[in-house]
Amino acid sequence: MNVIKTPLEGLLILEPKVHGDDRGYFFESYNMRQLEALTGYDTAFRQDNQARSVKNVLRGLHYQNHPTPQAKLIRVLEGRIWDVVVDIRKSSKTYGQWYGVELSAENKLQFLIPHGFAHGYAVLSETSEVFYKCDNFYDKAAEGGVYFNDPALAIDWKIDISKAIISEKDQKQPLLKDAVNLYE
Ligand SMILES: Cc1cn([C@H]2C[C@H](O)[C@@H](COP(=O)(O)OP(=O)(O)O[C@H]3O[C@H](C)C(=O)[C@H](O)[C@H]3O)O2)c(=O)[nH]c1=O
Repeated sequence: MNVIKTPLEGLLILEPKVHGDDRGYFFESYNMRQLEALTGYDTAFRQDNQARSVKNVLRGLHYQNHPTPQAKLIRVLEGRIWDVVVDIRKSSKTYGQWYGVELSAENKLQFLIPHGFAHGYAVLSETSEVFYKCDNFYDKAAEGGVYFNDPALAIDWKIDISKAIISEKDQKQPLLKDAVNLYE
């Protein structure tokens, strides 16, 4: 597995070793021992999530904070997404900065998102299946969100925002300056 650093501390892109042959391919999609050896990331993941979406769906920006912060390991089983995080660690020198990466069934890249980031994605293909591991259980009481189109963030979602399919909840998320329960 190849580990790619990003400009945001702790945020990593993982490129698995794919074993191809005349039948197709095989790769280890998650190996806790290898992940810890290569990244120092030693937390076990406890909950797996899967979401299917159609083109132009935009989910996020969401986070869970204390007492149940969520780190996520995101990958795409079908289609292509533009996956985005925002650094919401108030003490971080990159607080309020965003970073995006294209994840797809084809590139098999994975996004390792530690605690302290709001997460969202926009679907670039006709449909997408996104699979992600979380290191903590879903806790609605600890959930927070940031408005996807916050002018202070100026996120490029790589889709036509006027055509975006967004939940009622996400259309009403607060601007980052008004978001609650952020990370220290
Ligand atoms: C997150 C979650 C949701 N739910 C239920 C709650 C709702 O009845 C339904 C859909 O939830 P929601 O609209 O919050 O789903 P997304 O908009 O895809 O939320 C996710 O979107 C962004 C991209 C994320 O990073 C988070 O993992 C997650 O918040 O599933 C559960 O039962 N368990 C869960 O862990």
